[in-house]
Amino acid sequence: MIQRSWNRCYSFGFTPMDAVEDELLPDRQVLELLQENHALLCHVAAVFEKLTPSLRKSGQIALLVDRQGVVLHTRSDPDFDSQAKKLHLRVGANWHEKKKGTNAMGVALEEKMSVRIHGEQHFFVQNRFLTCAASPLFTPAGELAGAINISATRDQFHPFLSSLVQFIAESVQNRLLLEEVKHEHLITLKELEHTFNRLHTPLLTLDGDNRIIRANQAARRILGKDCVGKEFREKKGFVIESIVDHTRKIWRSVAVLTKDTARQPLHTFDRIAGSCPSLQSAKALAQKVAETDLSVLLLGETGTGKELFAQSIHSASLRARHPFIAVNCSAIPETIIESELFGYEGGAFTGAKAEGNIGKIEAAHQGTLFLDEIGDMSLRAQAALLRVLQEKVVTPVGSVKSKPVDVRIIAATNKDLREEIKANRFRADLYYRLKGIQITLPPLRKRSDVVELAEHLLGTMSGSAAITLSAEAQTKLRAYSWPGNVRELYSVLNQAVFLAEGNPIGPEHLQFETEEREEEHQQKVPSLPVLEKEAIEQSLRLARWNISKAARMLQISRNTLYRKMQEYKIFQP
Ligand SMILES: Nc1ncnc2c1ncn2[C@@H]1O[C@H](COP(=O)(O)OP(=O)(O)OP(=O)(O)O)[C@@H](O)[C@H]1O
Repeated sequence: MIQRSWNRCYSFGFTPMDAVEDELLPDRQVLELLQENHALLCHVAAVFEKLTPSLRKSGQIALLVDRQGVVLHTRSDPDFDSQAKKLHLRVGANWHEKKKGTNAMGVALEEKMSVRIHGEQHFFVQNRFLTCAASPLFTPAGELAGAINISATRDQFHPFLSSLVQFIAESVQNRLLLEEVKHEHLITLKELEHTFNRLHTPLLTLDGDNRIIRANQAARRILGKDCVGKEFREKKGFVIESIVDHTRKIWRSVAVLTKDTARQPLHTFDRIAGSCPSLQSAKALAQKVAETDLSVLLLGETGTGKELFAQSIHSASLRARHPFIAVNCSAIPETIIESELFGYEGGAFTGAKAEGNIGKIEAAHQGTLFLDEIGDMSLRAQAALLRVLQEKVVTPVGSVKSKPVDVRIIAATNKDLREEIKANRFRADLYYRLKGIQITLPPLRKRSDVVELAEHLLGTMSGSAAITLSAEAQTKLRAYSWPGNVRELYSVLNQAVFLAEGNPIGPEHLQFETEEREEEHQQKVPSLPVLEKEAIEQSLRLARWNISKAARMLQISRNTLYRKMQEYKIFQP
């Protein structure tokens, strides 16, 4: 594959020592491409968003290119960002083979295969300090839509990234398929939103004659690459759901694999595990607020369970039978957030669908709209959202007609909104509208139930119910600082189950995102003698230097206290 790419480069008249083309598309054209690839962009941005914690300090950048090789979206390690920009790993640059010679994005688009291009395999010498993995992206109809790529300097690359880009590409393809299904009104929006969260589920749609109209990669692996257009013969393990359209005619079906990959219902309070008092009080408050229609603001670091809480509140509310629509405000590029939230009229802008599109707010009518990462919403979108909340109507982009909407808002952020207001990045009036009831979720490092939670999560992983945690592993779990919170705990355990091969999980199986964080954290833990000295000083202060009283507080004898005072050189001032 690489040799073929090199041959193509020679046929373009390139030689390895040539300077790499460094043109960027003008902003106007980039904007048009972003609008043209609106759906693809939203899905990729949402998936990249989940990568953000892992990208920190990784020296890596994730990119989406369109089918012509133009970079449409990037997410990178902030430390690598400026270097990446210099290297043209940025929006508007073109990484087609015809522009940048052999590189993973170019080859993946040309060969329509996943590929890794390491150092010297790049055609141009100038690019050889890079190493990149890319996977092509296909539309549900099987057409090339672009590619996902992860790049790093050659010393930073990990072979695992090749699997990761394939996984991302599959996830995005599933999301695209489900999006199309939505437009065909095959299943209700509410059901779809649940299904969106599932990534590797084989999905296909059938027409009234049981013929396959669309199939994602996972389904194609089971049914054959050329399954589209063929009759679907029921397979063991598939379940078929008949969908009734608005005329009450049964006309199409969605087939998914068996119970465990079937659509999951929304989370409910009983899924929230942990006995830590701070979590329990947040849960109790959320249960209480679920009975009302008040707005809720969920605060907490990434991965602390904000979406889990939002879904649970919705499931326990009177709106439970209506849609729960989640919008990740940071994942939607500013240019399209209004059309995403408010919908658009047919032909409202270049690339808009002729029949228009319903926005997320309207889709959540009578149900709950979950605005995740609200702190990242642009000021323009904040102003528009505030209007909706005040007037309870939406006006789709390009339309003059407003539609009444009835939604309950649950917003979430990991930012300090009051600080954002001070910095003029967040509107105070919107903050007070959203605030309603504020619930703060504790970060994992401040929770006392990490091991209990880990055991609960192990129980939910298929095939890992019997797996236990050794005492050393439990200590290691307690000592780590968990920057990615419960989501990180889940992924660490998932990997540990795999590494432990059925044996109890030991500390060696627990591989944290950055060991360095663990060390940093351990350095912050005061040693026992330091704690002991502090306790003695405190008790003496409280007891006004009455030794018997201080000894009682410390639950040690007076003699021991005297001895320790000498040892730590503690004297009455
Ligand atoms: N207390 C809990 N019990 C069981 N699972 C939990 C708990 N808290 C979080 N999780 C799980 O951890 C993962 C991350 O949770 P969730 O997506 O709700 O976090 P979040 O705060 O919304 O993250 P982000 O801010 O990054 O969107 C999910 O798989 C969720 O089910």
